[in-house]
Amino acid sequence: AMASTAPLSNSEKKSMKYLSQSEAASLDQDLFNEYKFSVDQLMELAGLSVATAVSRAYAPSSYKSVLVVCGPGNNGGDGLVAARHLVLFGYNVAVYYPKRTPKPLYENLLEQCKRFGIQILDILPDQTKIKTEYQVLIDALFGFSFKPPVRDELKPALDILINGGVPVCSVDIPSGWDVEKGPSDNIALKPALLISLSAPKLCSKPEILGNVKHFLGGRFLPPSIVTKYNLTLPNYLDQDQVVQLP
Ligand SMILES: NC(=O)C1=CN([C@@H]2O[C@H](COP(=O)(O)OP(=O)(O)OC[C@H]3O[C@@H](n4cnc5c(N)ncnc54)[C@H](O)[C@@H]3O)[C@@H](O)[C@H]2O)[C@H](O)CC1
Ligand SMILES: [K+]
Repeated sequence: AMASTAPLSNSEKKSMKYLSQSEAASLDQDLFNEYKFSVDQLMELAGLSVATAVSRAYAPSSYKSVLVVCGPGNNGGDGLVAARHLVLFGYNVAVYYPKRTPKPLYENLLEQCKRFGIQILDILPDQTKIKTEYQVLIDALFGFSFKPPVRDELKPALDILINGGVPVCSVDIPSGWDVEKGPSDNIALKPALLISLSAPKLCSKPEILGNVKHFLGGRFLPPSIVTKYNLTLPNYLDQDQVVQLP
């Protein structure tokens, strides 16, 4: 127990393994194809981790209203799951989900959100409305499958994350960033917090991420996957779903 609570030393920090885009995709496929997980299972744990990290950093007593911006893929699905858990954690939650993939997985998650009283926004609020109505934004637009540049259809959603003037918590990858190289220009998204899922990707190396609060979540990797991908993950404390990285 002592070892698991100790902070990482500098040498441990240096040797932390960061996944490339293709390794992240391959690890994901292994979990589904070889280890027989369903997407729903992992998405539930991923979304729970996201809600946990957000509430650790931005307690609902001071950050009452949250807007979750969801994209068309599994990153957006993580956002829908997180939205539901955030209601249980005491937040007022709204979801903006402009591009919906017609699959039962996402349709069911959206229905669950509605049944939890989450407001589903049809129109993207402008910057003034964002600042007056929300204290935290969750960026669940794009994850590790994103290839820049962002297509026009989701540009307004990304722009509001960039210009909202409210702290942004990014799920797995700060949206718009290259998964390996990070931000490509100086108008890129600068999140306040990043929750890496299962293992951090190359764009979350400290030299790229800078002073962004960084959590790891998605505590579901089988030990043999950790070995296969040479992962050097920090230890989760007790039953925690997230661990803060130095
Ligand atoms: N193994 C894990 O840790 C798990 C992580 N999860 C989450 O899943 C995402 C990855 O999900 P995936 O469906 O592969 O892709 P994305 O959500 O990243 O995005 C795909 C989506 O976005 C569109 N798109 C891609 N590039 C662009 C672009 N330039 N402009 C506009 N749109 C773009 C694309 O067409 C797709 O529709 C991972 O990051 C985690 O968050 C799982 O939940 C559980 C396992
Ligand atoms: K994201």
